[in-house]
Amino acid sequence: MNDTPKKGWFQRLSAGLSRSSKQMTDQVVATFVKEPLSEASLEQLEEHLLESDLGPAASARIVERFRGLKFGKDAPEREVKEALAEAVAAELSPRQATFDPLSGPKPYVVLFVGVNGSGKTTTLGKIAADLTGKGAKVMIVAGDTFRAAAREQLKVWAERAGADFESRRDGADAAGLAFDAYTKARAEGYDVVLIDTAGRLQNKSALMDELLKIVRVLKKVDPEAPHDTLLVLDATVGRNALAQEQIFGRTAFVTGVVMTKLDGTARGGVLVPVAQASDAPLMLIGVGEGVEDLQPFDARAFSRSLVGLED
Ligand SMILES: Nc1nc2c(ncn2[C@@H]2O[C@H](COP(=O)(O)OP(=O)(O)OP(=O)(O)O)[C@@H](O)[C@H]2O)c(=O)[nH]1
Repeated sequence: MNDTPKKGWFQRLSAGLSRSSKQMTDQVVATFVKEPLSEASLEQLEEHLLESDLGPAASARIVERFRGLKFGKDAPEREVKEALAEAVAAELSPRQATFDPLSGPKPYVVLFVGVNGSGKTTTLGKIAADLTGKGAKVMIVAGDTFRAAAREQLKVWAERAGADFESRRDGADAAGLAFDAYTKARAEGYDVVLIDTAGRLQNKSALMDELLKIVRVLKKVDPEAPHDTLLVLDATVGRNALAQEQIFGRTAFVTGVVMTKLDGTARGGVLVPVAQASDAPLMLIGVGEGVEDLQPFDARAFSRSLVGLED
């Protein structure tokens, strides 16, 4: 989230992705270091990429890229990793965009959507802390009015970040809350309004109706709002993240994807098919629970970390 990455930024990303990179590269590297490029080794490569959740389309393209390469008979490990990183980066670079709520209109309204447990609240809290740290006046809105625990958790983040907090009790209309909070934020000169939403998928159509209603009332205040709608997806659920992208991406006017918990999983490769399936670009990734562990998505850095390169 910082303009100038702090020292250790890449190291944190790499540490977070270490389980994925182990899964991804151990076998691939072994394949090509031991034997020269052949149909059999390319087939093995495709298998390993699929096992790493990169999805069939990207895996096939990466194999084609490798087909055109020439490794020496005993290709050094680094050479194979560099080639793989470049191939993954080529897949991801077009799917990268910057999240920058301080460069747009004020107040800049950001809606957070995603299923419960995906890391929505934590992501919102980390963003709030980053923005207040830069001197911004931030309002957090607890749009999940049904769950007292969700409200409490968000309040703790707001206090920690020094952001103001708007909530309503027990099943109050989330759209009404969003409308009032946004109106107040305009009147009181806030820079950013961060709105959490419910994530119950048990009743999908009711949830989507609620999200659409929130969007509609925000547009009554300003037709450009919400200025970003971030879909938060949990990498640990692997290819289920793709299904969630389909559900939310179709209805909620998502403008950016956040992929969390890339540190807790060997399935970080799933970011590739999610980025490619989504109409919205990847903006942020979570590689740990700390505030500094939410990072801007950088296709090149991500790809290098994913294959276990150190820098
Ligand atoms: N390891 C790790 N844990 C994370 C990351 N992001 C979020 N979490 C954890 O994931 C859990 C769920 O995150 P929440 O932010 O509560 O998820 P939510 O989507 O708001 O879910 P509800 O509160 O149930 O609506 C928490 O324990 C977070 O600390 C991450 O990048 N890495």
